[in-house]
Amino acid sequence: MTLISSIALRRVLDSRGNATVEADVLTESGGFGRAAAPSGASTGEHEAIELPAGEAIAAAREHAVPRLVGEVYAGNQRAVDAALQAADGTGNFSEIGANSAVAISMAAAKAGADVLGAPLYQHLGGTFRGESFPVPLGNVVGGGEHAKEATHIQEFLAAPVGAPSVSEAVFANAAVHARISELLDDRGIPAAKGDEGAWAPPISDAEAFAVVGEAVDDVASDLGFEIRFGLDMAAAELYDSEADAYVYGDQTRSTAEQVDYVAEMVDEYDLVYVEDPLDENDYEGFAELTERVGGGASAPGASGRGPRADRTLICGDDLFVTNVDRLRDGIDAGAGNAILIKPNQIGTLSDAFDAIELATENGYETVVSHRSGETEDATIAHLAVATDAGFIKTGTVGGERTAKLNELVRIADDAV
Ligand SMILES: C=C(OP(=O)(O)O)C(=O)O
Ligand SMILES: [Mg+2]
Repeated sequence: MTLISSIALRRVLDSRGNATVEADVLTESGGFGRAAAPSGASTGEHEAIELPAGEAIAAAREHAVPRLVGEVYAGNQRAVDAALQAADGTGNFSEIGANSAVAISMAAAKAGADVLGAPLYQHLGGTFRGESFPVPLGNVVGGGEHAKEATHIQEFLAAPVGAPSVSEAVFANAAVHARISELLDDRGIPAAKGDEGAWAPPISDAEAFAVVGEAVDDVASDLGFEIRFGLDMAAAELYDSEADAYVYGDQTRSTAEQVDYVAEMVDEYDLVYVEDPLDENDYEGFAELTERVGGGASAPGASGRGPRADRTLICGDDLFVTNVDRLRDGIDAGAGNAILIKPNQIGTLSDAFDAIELATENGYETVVSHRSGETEDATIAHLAVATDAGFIKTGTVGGERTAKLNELVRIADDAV
């Protein structure tokens, strides 16, 4: 029933105005799925390879489409993704492009769900998936590679860990974003927005900590539930390998000083989450910081969403790049206690699932994530719900971000 009968690929716009790949997958029985690839700016050096959209489309038409059409069932995600891997043949999608691969992989999943008449999260997660919803991490202030002349730290992320529902959590993050605008206004600080819709004010990291901390406290007391915050430091972008130091404008920090700095910020601001606090190849630094503030991984299979009170999540994004081999190295080294999951970093949903499974088995929290360049595609909302991810990082405002957030609200409302 779900035999793939055609695949169409086209160039569409992403949120930065760049071209990206959109895929339509049609099945013999009329099932239809459409998905588009996102794109990073602060990409990890070990990610699967994104090709210029036109090249990726041409290569996928030549190598992947003939292996899928009339050959593979869209409902068999493992077979779809194995065909994509075989068509590429490089192990990192440098032949057909991870952008073509992930668009086809996600579109096939949607076509499979369409034939079944099931919501995508149920097709991916099965009928016995858990009942929980991810806590949305909302980027409210940022800089780094996502906005020039703003903070050195790439993302300050509101985390409404005490919200009674995913809907209230989504609205809490929007309220923190709005409160920050008022606080910046009071201080006479103008703020444009960065690539993900976070405020990008020309302030120091220290001032951003103070503003975000105040906004989070104000909104928490208005709404009556706990809201904390976290960071994506995207430290590979700060790290200068020649100097062996992290460069924050005029100030530099050695690795030891970077670990101290992050540990101090965790203590001072009770941070719930720190992503990429160290360079993307520094397993040892990650392990040292995890030992200091991470409180170890949870017991495998430990239940309970949201943070354990005695630990801060130390999350690998550029470190792990959604790759099971790199995650295995991290588990062996004790590096981090959480992994960011970005399907386009690895190229297929099956590979992303494998990373989630390995993480969960080893007590690592999973955080499903958007990219800074996005489209209206909402697949990651379904992926997060399907896999009982503890968190989802998908921005706060802006149409390509609210596409995912509103989909979470609809899933919770049984309206998909
Ligand atoms: C979402 C992120 O940014 P990008 O997509 O630019 O890698 C990130 O670093 O987590
Ligand atoms: Mg990151």
